[in-house]
Amino acid sequence: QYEEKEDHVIGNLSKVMMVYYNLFFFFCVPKAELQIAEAIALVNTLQNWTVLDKIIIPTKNPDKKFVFGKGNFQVLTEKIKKLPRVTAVFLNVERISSLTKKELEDAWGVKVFDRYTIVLHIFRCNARTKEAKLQIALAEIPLLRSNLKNEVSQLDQQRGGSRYIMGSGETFMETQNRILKEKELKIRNALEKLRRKRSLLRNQRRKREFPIISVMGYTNCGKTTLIKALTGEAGLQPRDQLFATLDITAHAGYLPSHMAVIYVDTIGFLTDLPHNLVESFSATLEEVAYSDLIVHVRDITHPETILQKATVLSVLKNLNIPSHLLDSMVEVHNKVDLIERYKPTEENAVAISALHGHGLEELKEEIEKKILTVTGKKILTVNIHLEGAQLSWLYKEATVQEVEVMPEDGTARVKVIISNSAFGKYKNLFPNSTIFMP
Ligand SMILES: Nc1nc2c(ncn2[C@@H]2O[C@H](COP(=O)(O)OP(=O)(O)OP(=O)(O)O)[C@@H](O)[C@H]2O)c(=O)[nH]1
Ligand SMILES: [Mg+2]
Repeated sequence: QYEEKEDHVIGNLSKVMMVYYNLFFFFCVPKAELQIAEAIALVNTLQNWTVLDKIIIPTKNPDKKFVFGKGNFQVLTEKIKKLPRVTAVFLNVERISSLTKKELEDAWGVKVFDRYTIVLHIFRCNARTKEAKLQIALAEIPLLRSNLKNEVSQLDQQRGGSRYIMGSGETFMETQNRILKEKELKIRNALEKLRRKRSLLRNQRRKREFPIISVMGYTNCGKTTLIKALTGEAGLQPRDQLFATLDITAHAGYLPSHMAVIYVDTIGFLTDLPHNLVESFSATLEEVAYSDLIVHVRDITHPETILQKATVLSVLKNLNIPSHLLDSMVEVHNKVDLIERYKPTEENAVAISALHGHGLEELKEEIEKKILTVTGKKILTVNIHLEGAQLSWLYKEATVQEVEVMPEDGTARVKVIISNSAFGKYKNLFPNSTIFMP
């Protein structure tokens, strides 16, 4: 079984972050005005860190040894030296090589982080379940591997040539690589076990025929707040933070016709989310492919709301979500309490305030309409004899909405929501029953 150890890279990093003070300094790639707000939000999500200064300068390909041109590097070095309170520099690029990181750290005398490290760290702080922790550990492996390469090349420079571990026939690099591979395999196996357990749970839910609704959207758009409002579950904790939710959780709620449904809270999306992270979390998102409906929540007050929508749709496409789920998606415009007299430009979008509970009834109606269509459920009225077994059968196999008793002839009109399969059974069991289609 995989056990979390304290000594891996981000473990150390978190300590470093605690030890250093509330200072942070960061800069971005060109045309990055738009990304600055998000980068600041990322840093502010980390406890005890604040942004001290920011600068936009052109960067070269982050895979290259030098991230900037010589001139820019000097400008930057001087700027950092003039700000003695800076304790770290955040480069808002997806990844920098461990060699570049080391060189920059040596030149500036402060820690250097990239987007991957920061997002991974936020994930680590917010992971609650074993699964989320395992997925993060998996996403860390490439980081450990590139650090190892760097370490070995330094060792080689110091001692000249590769070293063999006494008697093993393996070089230091080979041994470490083998250990990493074993670690990766253990994590993958543990994740696979959890995945099998989840698919079992999924089958159980299917048997009971609860429709499943996945609530998705950009990070911080209000997914958890919405589910809390729709289900009244007090335990849910929305937070003004990026990636507050890392675990997929299920919550029961009711639609206007009293149909019970399950809302699934999911991890939020981010533009340029390091793809290793997406890969390790995609297993969790597989769940979404099995839902009956996707609700796409948008923070309509965010200056980049259109870009955010594009990001979410493109991630969904890459996750191989079945096209019928994409076509039937319900788009929700959230946080309208912050905009006076908001009117959606998109057709069919439902405007709500999850926080203040506005528009929720309309949203539930829309969800119900879609759920009935996609699950092939019907709402219909049947005439039953009160002394027969029909009523108790309907209570067990369908959702009874209304019972109107006619005492004079011992019958009742029952309004039910019923699946196609249950309806077929009903007709076989009670062939003489009168059915009124809507
Ligand atoms: N004004 C306003 N704020 C809202 C509304 N809905 C959510 N928020 C706020 O937005 C912030 C994020 O809400 P969450 O529900 O945690 O967002 P999320 O989409 O689950 O975020 P992650 O799990 O981090 O991806 C919180 O501070 C909420 O109070 C709304 O309708 N109006
Ligand atoms: Mg959330």
